[in-house]
Amino acid sequence: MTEAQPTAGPPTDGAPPMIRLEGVSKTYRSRGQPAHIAVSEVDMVVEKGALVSLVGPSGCGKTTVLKILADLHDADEGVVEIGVPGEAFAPGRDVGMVFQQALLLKWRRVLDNVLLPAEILGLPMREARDRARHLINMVGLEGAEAKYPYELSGGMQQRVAIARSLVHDPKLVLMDEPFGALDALTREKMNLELLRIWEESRKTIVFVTHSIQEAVFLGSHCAVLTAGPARMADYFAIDLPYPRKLAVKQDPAFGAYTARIYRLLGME
Ligand SMILES: Nc1ncnc2c1ncn2[C@@H]1O[C@H](COP(=O)(O)OP(=O)(O)OP(=O)(O)O)[C@@H](O)[C@H]1O
Repeated sequence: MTEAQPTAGPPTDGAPPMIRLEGVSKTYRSRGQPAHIAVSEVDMVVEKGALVSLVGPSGCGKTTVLKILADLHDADEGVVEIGVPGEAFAPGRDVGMVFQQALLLKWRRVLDNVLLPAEILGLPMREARDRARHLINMVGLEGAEAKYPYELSGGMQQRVAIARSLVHDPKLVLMDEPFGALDALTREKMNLELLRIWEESRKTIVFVTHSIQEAVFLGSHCAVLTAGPARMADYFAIDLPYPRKLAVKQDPAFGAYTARIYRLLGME
């Protein structure tokens, strides 16, 4: 199979950079323990509006990269620039996060769960409520505003978490294995939903996954991290057209991208 020669990802051509990481590394030091390199050699420029998949095996530093992007950790080395140059960027205000578990407050209804970041940030609540309602519809949960989390399936709970991550209109959305706990069919459905939500919201998204197929299916770009030592081995555009349908997985170009990642991970 010939390797795909990717060009710049279609949706972000010419967009300004939202993230610039250059030579970034992070080492954890615990007292009494040898220093542990969590991630190194991270180089990537993410254009505004891109959807970047971060793929690699367990322990290769994916979450560490997300934490650096969210300003929860400092890098030990390298350049970290978040936000479009010349525009203000405040991590607390401008980052939205989605985790593997939806982490909804079980005593709050869907609408009030979605509103939580707006409350914490002290945003005007009337506008936030309108926006939350719009987002609940956008993630396909119209009619579920007044439900409690226990009344929702796992996929529906993750839709609420996605709406919650967008309610304060962040510039950057970080997703850490958001569909990892879902069954395979729901996961594929959520992949399609995420692409639709991304195309509608035009957010810049960094999406962590263990799944090579998911990384290629979703990403306008893909960063591949390897373990032992934990480093970024490659970063490239995925030049498959959007809107993507599940049938793209049968496309030889899709297979070429997955083969490229398997090869980088030493799993040919
Ligand atoms: N706070 C910490 N202190 C010490 N070591 C840590 C800390 N956080 C992470 N590590 C270690 O750093 C390495 C990278 O962790 P990280 O969570 O970034 O990997 P990951 O690729 O997200 O893993 P997974 O896919 O299993 O979630 C791992 O070996 C982990 O054990």
